[in-house]
Amino acid sequence: VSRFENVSMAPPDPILGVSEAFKADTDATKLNLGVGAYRTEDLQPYVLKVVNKAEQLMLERGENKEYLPIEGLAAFNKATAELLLGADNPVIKNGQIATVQGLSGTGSLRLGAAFIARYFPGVKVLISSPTWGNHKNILSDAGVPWSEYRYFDPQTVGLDFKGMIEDIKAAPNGSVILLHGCAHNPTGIDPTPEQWEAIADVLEEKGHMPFFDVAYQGFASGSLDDDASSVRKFASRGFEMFVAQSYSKNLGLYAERIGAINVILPTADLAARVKSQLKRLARPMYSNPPVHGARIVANVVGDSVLFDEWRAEMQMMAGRIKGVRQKLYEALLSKDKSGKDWSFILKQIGMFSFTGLTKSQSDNMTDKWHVYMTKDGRISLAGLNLAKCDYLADAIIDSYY
Ligand SMILES: Cc1ncc(COP(=O)(O)O)c(CN[C@@](C)(CC(=O)O)C(=O)O)c1O
Repeated sequence: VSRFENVSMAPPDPILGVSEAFKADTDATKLNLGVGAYRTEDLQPYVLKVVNKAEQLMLERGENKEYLPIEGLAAFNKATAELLLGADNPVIKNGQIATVQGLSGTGSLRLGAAFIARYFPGVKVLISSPTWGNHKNILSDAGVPWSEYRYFDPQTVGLDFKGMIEDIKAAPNGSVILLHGCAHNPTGIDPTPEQWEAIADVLEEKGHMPFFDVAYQGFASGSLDDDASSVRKFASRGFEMFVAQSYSKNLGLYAERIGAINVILPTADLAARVKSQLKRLARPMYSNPPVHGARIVANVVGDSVLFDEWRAEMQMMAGRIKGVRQKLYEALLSKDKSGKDWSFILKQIGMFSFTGLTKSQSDNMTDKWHVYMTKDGRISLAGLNLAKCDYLADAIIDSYY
């Protein structure tokens, strides 16, 4: 008998498994609102024009395939930290940030979690309820204990701010609090600036450490600076904090696996020591990161013309999603005579809408309407176009009642 006999079949991933099911569906009306991947109005994947231009530049330049340093491409690390905090930020000028290129947001979160497991053993990480499905497994597999803080209020279809604060206050002093920098996944609900101040107050009072997950900078509002305002606020208050970044969505580099883990410290000496230990964790994990995506980001940010074009394309992508939010809202309002308040569709930010559909209702969306979504009721508006809003509204209303 095989020695692998006890290996069972793993369940499909709650998010990426939806795409597999979608691909297997042969019905022409099928709609993939599962994975958060941007699609154009004709529902095709989108390679940003600036990415093509940067790659053209790189091809003409002719570049080698030498190993990157463990910490990644220096030009990328500089660019990514400056994008996050602003180039003139004192944290940058004083060298108080340890930046290591990571395997996109997931790999960066994992490296940060591995650091926490090694240097803060037993410290608990608190994650929002609900949160991005992969957060739990990243932390568990890194050996980091986690628990949840209340976040979504089904009654108001909004933020349970009171519950969030209570749970963060109740956590042992010095816990790590995982926060979504902007465009909360899956709810699309972000704290207001005033609420971010209050959250910072509680973390300060409790000696908690922020760990920001910044997967949508520039993609949520269309502005890189606006979407980084929560992180910059905490940095300006002097927190020692982790920040994971991803260029999957805002630069469309999903499969290039380009991101970074940043740790902000009070001194350059501490940043150097932390960076050296992040490298020590990365080397046995994957040795050094892939170069292509890092060069694209460095070339786009390093060229003022490309950088401006990138900003315009982010505004275009964010604008298209806002357009389908509006159209879907209007379609729901015109079809649903129950008087239900659908305005949450407009209030939510970024790629997703948390519809409140239950698992069985989302099954109906798929089985009867061939609309693919995650079972927690999340739909990715990035996979929707104006032409399909009426159809989606019919499916939602049919499934809701
Ligand atoms: C909050 C959050 N953090 C990190 C990541 C990691 O992305 P990366 O590793 O590609 O950089 C995602 C992607 N979440 C997607 C968009 C895709 C996924 O599940 O992997 C989602 O559909 O939720 C995310 O939503």
